Amino acid sequence: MKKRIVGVVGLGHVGAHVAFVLGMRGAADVVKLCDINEQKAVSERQDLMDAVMFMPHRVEYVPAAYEELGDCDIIINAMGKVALCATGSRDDEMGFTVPGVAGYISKIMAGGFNGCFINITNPCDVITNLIQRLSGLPARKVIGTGTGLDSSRLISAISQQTGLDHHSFSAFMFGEHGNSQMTPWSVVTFAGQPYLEIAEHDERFRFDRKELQERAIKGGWVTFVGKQCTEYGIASTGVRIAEAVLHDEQVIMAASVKLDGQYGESGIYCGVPAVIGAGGVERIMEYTLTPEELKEFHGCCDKIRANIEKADALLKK
Ligand SMILES: NC(=O)c1ccc[n+]([C@@H]2O[C@H](COP(=O)([O-])OP(=O)(O)OC[C@H]3O[C@@H](n4cnc5c(N)ncnc54)[C@H](O)[C@@H]3O)[C@@H](O)[C@H]2O)c1
Repeated sequence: MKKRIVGVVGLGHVGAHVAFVLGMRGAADVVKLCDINEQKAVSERQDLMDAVMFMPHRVEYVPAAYEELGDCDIIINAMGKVALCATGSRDDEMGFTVPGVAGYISKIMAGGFNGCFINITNPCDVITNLIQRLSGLPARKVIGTGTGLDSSRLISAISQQTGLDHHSFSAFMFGEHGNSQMTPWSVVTFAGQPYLEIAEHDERFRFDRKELQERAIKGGWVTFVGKQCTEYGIASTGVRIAEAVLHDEQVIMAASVKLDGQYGESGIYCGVPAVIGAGGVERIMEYTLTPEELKEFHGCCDKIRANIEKADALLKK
């Protein structure tokens, strides 16, 4: 039987939690642990192996160099230096993450890697774009967690507001995993019923939309202020995408994907709902947004595009 092998690059707050969630959800049989700090990989491995007894299936955790990740089905990229985000902008990590990622993608590819990359490293849409270009993999095999985490924050906020379970409605954040993202309320539905229709006759749904959107955009900073990192939400988002690929789920979820004409945008990675399955991004969902929503979405894309240019300038230095 083919083993499900997942590599994790960068074993800080996020990567270590990704490795743990992969085991606790029974998502992988082998998890390869890679960090520039080799002792960190050895120490995380020991701690994780001590937890295997309590995981649903046996998992083998192994330290690995970049070149040893070639046989992975999926590599989850979580390198970084999160302390640089203390300014309140994920963009401020770019000076570290752009050259960092550019330094090892070719080493991973030299090991023969041909699976899917799932990128978490910030600024997420920019780094996902970089990984796709440097790896030469088709765009569908390189996915960013993007607004997957922010959509989860939005769903949590709506659930708290309405008292309804997270799974009884559908809502997404579109745009940048950063300050430039938006909620298209016209695509929010409750068991098939459009939100905007329900809000007309049910006062529980006449909530302050702007405030809920702010909670989705700024939730990460509430977490960051007290623990100087975020862990559970992002680790769960990354592993959820990995499961969708490993089980060929064909699930619709928000992620950073390369737009190719959808919503009138092309050539950039951006958070929108997409179908995720064994091939990676199987299809990008294209909803009919209102003209105001579409305008706001283009503004988010412009912000990502400008950041990609900044990343390119950093690479040329
Ligand atoms: N996309 C999202 O929704 C989201 C959410 C949370 C965090 N993040 C991002 O994830 C990244 C990791 O966050 P964190 O809190 O774990 O950061 P962290 O600073 O705690 O850890 C980063 C880890 O990366 C390792 N590393 C650095 N350079 C490396 C390299 N060249 N090769 C391999 N490993 C390397 C470090 O040794 C460290 O273990 C950051 O970029 C952070 O901003 C993204």
